[in-house]
Amino acid sequence: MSFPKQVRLAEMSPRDGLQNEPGPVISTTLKTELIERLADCGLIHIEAASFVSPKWVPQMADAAEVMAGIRRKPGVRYTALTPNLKGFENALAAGVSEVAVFGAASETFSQKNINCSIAESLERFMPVMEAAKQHKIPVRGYVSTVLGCPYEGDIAPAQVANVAKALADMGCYEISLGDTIGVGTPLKAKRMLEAVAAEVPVEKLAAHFHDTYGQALANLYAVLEEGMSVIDSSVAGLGGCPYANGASGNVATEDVLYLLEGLGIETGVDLKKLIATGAWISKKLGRTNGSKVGQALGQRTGAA
Ligand SMILES: CC(C)(COP(=O)([O-])OP(=O)([O-])OC[C@H]1O[C@@H](n2cnc3c(N)ncnc32)[C@H](O)[C@@H]1OP(=O)([O-])[O-])[C@@H](O)C(=O)NCCC(=O)NCCSC(=O)C[C@@](C)(O)CC(=O)[O-]
Repeated sequence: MSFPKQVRLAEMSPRDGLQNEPGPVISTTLKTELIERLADCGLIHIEAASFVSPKWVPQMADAAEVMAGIRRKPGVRYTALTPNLKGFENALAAGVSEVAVFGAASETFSQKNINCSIAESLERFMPVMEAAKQHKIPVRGYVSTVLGCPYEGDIAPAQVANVAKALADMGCYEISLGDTIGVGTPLKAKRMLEAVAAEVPVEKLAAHFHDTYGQALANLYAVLEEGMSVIDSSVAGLGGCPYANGASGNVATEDVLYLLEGLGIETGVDLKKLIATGAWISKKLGRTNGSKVGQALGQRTGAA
């Protein structure tokens, strides 16, 4: 396989990036400003919110207000997580362009994250798929813990492939493979992808790698070589999972973009504007910028 010519970056920072932010609840206006700035950078796929239980994830409690508050840019899809029919109905009423169901390759992680087994989660997604079809809303599927689980350790690639196939078979247009705790290494990532791609074509797969062990870019390089052409990332590397202690954020979008530009791969995203957005949100949240590229180029180019 060779590198793809184009990659779609799916921006996770408003959802995966903010869902676990410690401290006070982040204001709706800060969230909507972040989303608008990201769209202005040229990102066309932005995960804006999450219609989950506010008791489980308080930072996402204002999902409907966020969706209502965004000044929408034509051509951009504003997506949201919907774990069940209630979440889907709320998301639909709030005017999402697309929803996502999220399962896991690990039984224990599934219980901790969505309070049910893998089999039960797949059953719960069925009514979401039916309702989404009726309303012509595309559904993305996530599989968490594809390269390791905080509770169970190693996860067999065949198990990842089974869950990914189940989601694709029920109608998810794309399956995003999550290294939730960032423990993967390039060879493991390749082997996992090989197993999944035997069941779901690589064109329908996305890489969602966290950078806890600093391996995310190396892992992305490995799966790009296998033809993966959709990458989930988070500006300034924001994020962490509430049900995976110690997990750091998604790989930073600025770092991914720098890698892709070096490989001559098109994304349509403006690096300078992205660096400025990463510096801005880090400052607003009182966080150290988690993007190496953001840190290195921000000061030098005056983008930050
Ligand atoms: C899935 C549930 C709801 C099951 O939670 P449950 O307690 O089993 O559900 P339930 O149906 O028994 O409902 C309990 C309460 O929640 C309410 N409820 C029920 N559903 C909803 C909803 N959609 N929206 C709002 N409220 C809801 C429901 O109305 C009820 O309220 P009460 O009667 O107690 O007042 C819960 O476990 C949950 O919300 N979990 C959230 C998990 C989450 O958001 N995790 C982080 C995102 S996943 C992730 O980050 C990984 C990913 C995708 O990025 C990929 C990767 O990196 O691996």
